[in-house]
Amino acid sequence: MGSQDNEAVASNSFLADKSAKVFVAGHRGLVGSAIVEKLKQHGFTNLILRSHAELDLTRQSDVEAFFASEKPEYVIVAAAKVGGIHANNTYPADFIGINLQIQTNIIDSAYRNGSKKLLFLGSSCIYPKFAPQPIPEDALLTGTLEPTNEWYAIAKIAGIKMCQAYRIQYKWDAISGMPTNLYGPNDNFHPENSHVLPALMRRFHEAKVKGVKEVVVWGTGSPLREFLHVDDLADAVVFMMEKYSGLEHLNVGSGKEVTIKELAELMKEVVGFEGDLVWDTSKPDGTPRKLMDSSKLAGLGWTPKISLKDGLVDTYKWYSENVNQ
Ligand SMILES: NC(=O)C1=CN([C@@H]2O[C@H](COP(=O)(O)OP(=O)(O)OC[C@H]3O[C@@H](n4cnc5c(N)ncnc54)[C@H](OP(=O)(O)O)[C@@H]3O)[C@@H](O)[C@H]2O)C=CC1
Ligand SMILES: C[C@H]1O[C@H](OP(=O)(O)OP(=O)(O)OC[C@H]2O[C@@H](n3cnc4c(=O)[nH]c(N)nc43)[C@H](O)[C@@H]2O)[C@@H](O)[C@@H](O)C1=O
Repeated sequence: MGSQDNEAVASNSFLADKSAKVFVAGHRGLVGSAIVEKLKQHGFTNLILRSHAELDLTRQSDVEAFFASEKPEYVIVAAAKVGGIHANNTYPADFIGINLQIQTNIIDSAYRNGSKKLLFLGSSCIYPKFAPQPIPEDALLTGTLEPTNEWYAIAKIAGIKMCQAYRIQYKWDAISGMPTNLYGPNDNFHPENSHVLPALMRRFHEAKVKGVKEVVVWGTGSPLREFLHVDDLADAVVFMMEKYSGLEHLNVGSGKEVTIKELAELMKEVVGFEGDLVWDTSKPDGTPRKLMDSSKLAGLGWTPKISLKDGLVDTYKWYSENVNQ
């Protein structure tokens, strides 16, 4: 990739102008809401935010009109069709189609309307199912994807490639970050369509409240996952906006992995559920392991701060106060 890298792409200091117009797409979601909070903490005063009802990002002409009128200087793409293993496996057309539409509309409109920099967020599922561990950035497109989320992964890979193509052809500062599995306040706690961590938090909480003795957990419990608190991710996003301008996407992980069984035991403890776990092995395990190698980002000077235990306690407090009181 080195020969195509484009030193000619101009990179601005993001943090130098706190009055710059910043569009955070998907600001009501897990990631977008944490990014908005982080930008406010940094003193940004001119955030451009649109709910899904106000602006459907799959509608090309609406997105073009929005960019033509607002002309945001910086764009962070945290809007996407997102879900856990069951949702990805059940709604493949939505996961490929909606994501391709949202990201293509935003990236193209941001470039055409003079945005200075755009950050696109992908996911660790872009890597091959049996990638080397920890997974370096250059494992991309070296093997077959995990079937339960290949539709979503293909859309995310297209987003990375679109940012690269616009850098190469237009000398435009589009970058990509690949977060590992995230969690935190404002997560999706849907019983079937969410990711494992919010799903288990809800199931254990409801079992505790109702005095149920057993809780079902999907799969064998053996898959390994790397979890990162969304506040750490938001911090990394601001860091990348300020410090990174390159062709290659950057992994953003915690560097720590747990089995799903270990996660379930920890969740049980944090929630205070005292019953038993029952494993439903008819449900898919998905990728056996996906620990990312985040040493490139660490080399630039960013490391995570929130441990899984502290993050779970924080998230359960938020859940108890905001979702299920
Ligand atoms: N959660 C995770 O574990 C991980 C997430 N990521 C990435 O982070 C990004 C954000 O994910 P996350 O915050 O978890 O997802 P959420 O589902 O919590 O948030 C996504 C946001 O996008 C909005 N959105 C979806 N479709 C549209 C649309 N057509 N028009 C306008 N807005 C829309 C949603 O609004 P509404 O709900 O109203 O539709 C929601 O506010 C994604 O790119 C995802 O790939 C990466 C790795 C892991
Ligand atoms: C972020 C990432 O998220 C997804 O990939 P995933 O990591 O496989 O996601 P998951 O959180 O849904 O599952 C993790 C593991 O946990 C097990 N598991 C147990 N019990 C429940 C449960 O109750 N719900 C869920 N969802 N999983 C459960 C489950 O069987 C699996 O072994 C992708 O779709 C992909 O698109 C992506 O990017």
